[in-house]
Amino acid sequence: MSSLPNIATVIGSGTMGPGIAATLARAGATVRLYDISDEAIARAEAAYGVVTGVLEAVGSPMVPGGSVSFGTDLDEALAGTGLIIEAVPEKLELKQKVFADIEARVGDDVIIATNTSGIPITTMAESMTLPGRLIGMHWSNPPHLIPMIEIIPGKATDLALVDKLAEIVKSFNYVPVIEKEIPGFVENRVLYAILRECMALLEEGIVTPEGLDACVKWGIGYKLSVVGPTRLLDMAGLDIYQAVSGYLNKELDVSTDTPQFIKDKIAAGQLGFKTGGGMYEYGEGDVDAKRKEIITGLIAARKTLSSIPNV
Ligand SMILES: NC(=O)C1=CN([C@@H]2O[C@H](COP(=O)(O)OP(=O)(O)OC[C@H]3O[C@@H](n4cnc5c(N)ncnc54)[C@H](O)[C@@H]3O)[C@@H](O)[C@H]2O)C=CC1
Ligand SMILES: Cc1ncc(C=O)c(C(=O)O)c1O
Repeated sequence: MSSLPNIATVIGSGTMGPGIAATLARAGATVRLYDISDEAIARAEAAYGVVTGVLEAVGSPMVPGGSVSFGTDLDEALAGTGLIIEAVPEKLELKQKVFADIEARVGDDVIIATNTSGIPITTMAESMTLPGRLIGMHWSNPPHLIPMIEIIPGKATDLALVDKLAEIVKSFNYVPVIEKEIPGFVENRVLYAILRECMALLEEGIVTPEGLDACVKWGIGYKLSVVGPTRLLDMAGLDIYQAVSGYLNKELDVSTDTPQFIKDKIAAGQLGFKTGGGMYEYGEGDVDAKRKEIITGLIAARKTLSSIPNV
């Protein structure tokens, strides 16, 4: 019998919610996707066919009986649910308010998982009636394509939930990575270390955005998609790592805030794909074309990576 609850609820239907909902439905769950915004729900409904097409294309096994329903009624979304995944914007107070609204409506045994990118679970749980039921379940974007989920218990989390959630994650053929709590968790600490250096290199005019993307894609991404960073050190030689890190680590960017040029772009309404401009400019139809190229590339890469051994 699958460990995935029969009914699951996803709260927040923005970038992450719809792909999470579709993945759980593909694994056989009756999923309710909830948002406060009618537009967000309408967008998710319209895109659902594309998302399920992607799951089909990567050969994600389909357990019959799964479905997604879309709505803005929280009581309906939570009725009979066994697993709730929160995916609302990354704001502590908002998430805490959502947990309070949820706790007022569900039984004590319902698991509440949060897709936070890195707010400590312990902090988020402080306002909860039953903090032991909150656990970090960090999906990577796009969630219906990246088959790895970080599982992070907070200080108050009931430890039985860790194994339970890991079983749920395995039930839809994703890899669970269980971690100790630390801000940003593991994936985003590594990603943001890379992004900090990348943004500093751009800000200093050391490389163009196109050059940076090519360098990181081939020099780092391609290699690290086959060997993890630990094995990479064996491949390179620990002596080489010592020689290079000895002079390079002290040169790397250590800024603690978001770079000014990114803040300026945000102030000018340039947020990326969602506003039609960000790091790059996009003309009519360009965003849709780029999204398609990215999804096609990720499908092809996932098929290839799934067919070779873990190194
Ligand atoms: N975008 C990304 O690449 C990733 C984001 N995350 C995390 O997942 C969470 C969600 O991120 P996104 O999907 O990117 O955000 P988003 O901003 O695209 O979507 C959030 C959705 O939540 C809805 N919402 C706001 N308040 C709500 C409420 N009280 N109840 C229900 N829905 C509400 C909004 O209407 C919106 O549709 C964040 O914590 C984020 O840090 C995690 C992994 C990757
Ligand atoms: C820039 C950025 N920030 C956060 C996350 C995930 O929490 C992602 C991602 O999953 O891709 C990201 O790209």
